[in-house]
Amino acid sequence: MPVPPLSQIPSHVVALDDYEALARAHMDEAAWAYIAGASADECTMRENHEAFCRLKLSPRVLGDFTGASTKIELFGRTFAHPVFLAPTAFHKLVHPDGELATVLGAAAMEAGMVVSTSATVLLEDIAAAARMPLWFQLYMQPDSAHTLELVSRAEAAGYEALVLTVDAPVSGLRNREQRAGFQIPFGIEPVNLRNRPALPLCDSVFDPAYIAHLPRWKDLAWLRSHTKLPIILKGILSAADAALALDAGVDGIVVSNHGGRTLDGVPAAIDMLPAIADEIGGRIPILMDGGIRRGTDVLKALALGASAVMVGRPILYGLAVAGPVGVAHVLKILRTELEVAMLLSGCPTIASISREVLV
Ligand SMILES: Cc1cc2nc3c(=O)[nH]c(=O)nc-3n(C[C@H](O)[C@H](O)[C@H](O)COP(=O)(O)O)c2cc1C
Ligand SMILES: CC(C)CC(=O)C(=O)O
Repeated sequence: MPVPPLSQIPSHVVALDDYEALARAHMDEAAWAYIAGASADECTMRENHEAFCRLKLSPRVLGDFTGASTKIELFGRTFAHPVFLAPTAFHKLVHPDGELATVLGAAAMEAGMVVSTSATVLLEDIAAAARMPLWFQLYMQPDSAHTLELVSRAEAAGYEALVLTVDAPVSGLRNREQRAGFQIPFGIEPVNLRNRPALPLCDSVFDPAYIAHLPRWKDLAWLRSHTKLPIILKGILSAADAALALDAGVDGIVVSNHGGRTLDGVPAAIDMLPAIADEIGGRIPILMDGGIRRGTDVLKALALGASAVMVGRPILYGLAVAGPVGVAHVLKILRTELEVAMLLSGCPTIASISREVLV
C-alpha cells in the first residue's frame, strides 16, 4: 500500500514531540487528560522518558552497511521494522473512524498493530481493513465465557497472537483524568464488549466480590488450553514475574508499566529490561513499551534485549492531528530515526544490535 501523501502535515512537524504539542489542540481537556495523563503524580511516566535520556550510545564509524536492513522475524512473520502500535483504547475519542483510520496508517508503514479489547470498532472490521499481521490485546473478562468468545472471534478474524495484559486488573488512580472529569463521551463505546455485565461496583478492590474476578497465574493454563495462538504477556516489570511467565509457558512478554498508567512509582520499563532479559535468557521474544519517542530509544531498547518495541500515545497524537496520514508519519519518523541511529552506531541489521552500542 502506498504511503499516504504527507503534504498536509505542517513542515515544522519533524519529531514525535511535535505531534504531542499539536495534538493537544485537537481534543478537549478531558480526552487530553485521559490520553496524555498517567496515574497519581505521573512519576513513572516521567521516568519512562528520563531513563532513555540517561542511557548513552557509543558511536561507531566506517562500518560496512551493504545490505543494511531493519527487518525482524517474530512469531513466524517478517516485519519491515521493529516498531509496533501498542494497544490503546477508544480511538474514536480522537478520530471519527477510530481504529479503521489507525490500521490504515499502520499498513502504510508496514507496522504490526495490537488491537485493544476496548477498541471502538469491531475487531472483525479492523481485521478486514488490515494489510499487516494484527495481534489482539486481551483483557480477561469477569465471565470466562466472554473471554473465550473474544478469543475465538479474534482467531476467526485472523489475529495472529493474543497479547494478554496483566498489569491493569484495576485501573490506576489517574488523578489528572479525575480532575478533568473524564468520561467516555456518548456514542463512543468499546463495541467488542457489548452486552457484557460490568464488574460489580465495589467500594474497595479488596471486596471479595471484586477479588473473585481478578485473573491469576493459574488462568494462563486455562487460556493456553483454549487457543493455539501465541500468548504474549503484557505488563511484566520484574525478573520474578518474568520467571513465572516462563514457567507458565507463554510465548512472549512485553516489558511495560502501561505507560505509567497503573502503579505510579514503579521504575521505567527500559530500566527493568536488562534484568528481565537476563532472566528470559533468549528463550522467548521480549517486546518493550513506555516512553519510546525517538529512533534512538528503539535502538536502546533493542540493545538491552527487546526484539521489538511498541508505541502508545504518539500514535494517538498522530491520529488526532492527521488521521491515517498522521499515524503513518509518526511511524515513518521513528523508522527514519532508527535507521540513522543504526548507521551512526555501526549496526547494519537488527541482529547486530547488542549492549555494545551503549556506553
Ligand atoms: C490512552 C491509552 C489507552 C490505553 N489502552 C490500553 C489498552 O486498552 N490495553 C492495554 O494493554 N494497554 C493500553 N494502554 C497502554 C499502552 O498499550 C502502552 O503500554 C503505553 O501507552 C506505552 O507507553 P507510551 O504511551 O509512552 O508509548 C493505553 C495507553 C494509553 C495512553
Ligand atoms: C479501557 C482501559 C482499561 C484501557 C487502558 O488500559 C488504559 O486506558 O490504560
